[in-house]
Amino acid sequence: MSSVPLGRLYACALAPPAGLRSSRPCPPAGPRGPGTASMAAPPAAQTGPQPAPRADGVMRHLPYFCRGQVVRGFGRSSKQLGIPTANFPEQVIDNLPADVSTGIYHGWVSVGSGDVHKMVMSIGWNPYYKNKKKSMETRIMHTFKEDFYGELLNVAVVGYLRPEKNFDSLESLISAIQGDIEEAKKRLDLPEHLKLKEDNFFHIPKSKIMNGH
Ligand SMILES: Cc1cc2nc3c(=O)[nH]c(=O)nc-3n(C[C@H](O)[C@H](O)[C@H](O)COP(=O)(O)O)c2cc1C
Ligand SMILES: Nc1ncnc2c1ncn2[C@@H]1O[C@H](COP(=O)(O)OP(=O)(O)O)[C@@H](O)[C@H]1O
Repeated sequence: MSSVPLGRLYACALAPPAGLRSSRPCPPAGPRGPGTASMAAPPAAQTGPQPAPRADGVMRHLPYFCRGQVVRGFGRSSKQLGIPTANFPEQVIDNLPADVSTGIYHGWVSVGSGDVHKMVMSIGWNPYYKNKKKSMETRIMHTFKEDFYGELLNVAVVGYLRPEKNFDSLESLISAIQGDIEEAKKRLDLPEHLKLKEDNFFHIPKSKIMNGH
């Protein structure tokens, strides 16, 4: 799937410690302003196959750039799924354009001023867990020596994989996530996506970051 960049949105929702602040100025998040996206209630019926979201809701905002400090989630990814995911704080979620579709996306990510890696991201209410709050959870295709809570996560969302789904077992959810990871790895090797790995967005001076990985 090719992305249609119609401008660049920075959801700079953090007020990081001075040492973590990016040198890059962060324009406002989008025409509708912050706070609207996560105000919406979860869709009533999230069970069974979900219709593909309208292409304009998904595509209009890609690539979508955002940063925020990693916060704690519910601790289920590691414990139950064996697939830890880094959670964004509420402010980053609130800054999502209101019409961005929930679902599974792929893109690029760095932690602090570290290397840029492939990633998959789940945006939504995790119907399997029936969450009440929208979340943005990033699975990074890299093995880290230790957790990085509190560090700056820099994300470029470049493409859409599928809608969120409910599953009848944890095994099915895990297998879907693993499938997403394999599919994302392939798509991100396409030239149109590879070039975003080099984007200036990821060039944060090391001096601005306290604990780069
Ligand atoms: C690539 C990817 C795809 C996911 N797809 C779904 C999904 O279709 N349905 C769902 O309920 N949760 C989905 N999740 C979210 C997981 O359920 C989530 O990571 C889990 O609830 C752990 O959350 P926690 O880190 O806040 O504990 C997905 C997560 C990832 C990384
Ligand atoms: N490859 C990885 N991708 C995402 N997070 C990772 C990865 N490796 C280690 N982590 C760490 O695991 C944490 C998430 O663990 P998880 O069990 O999902 O707990 P939580 O629900 O608190 O997010 C992340 O915040 C990060 O510090």
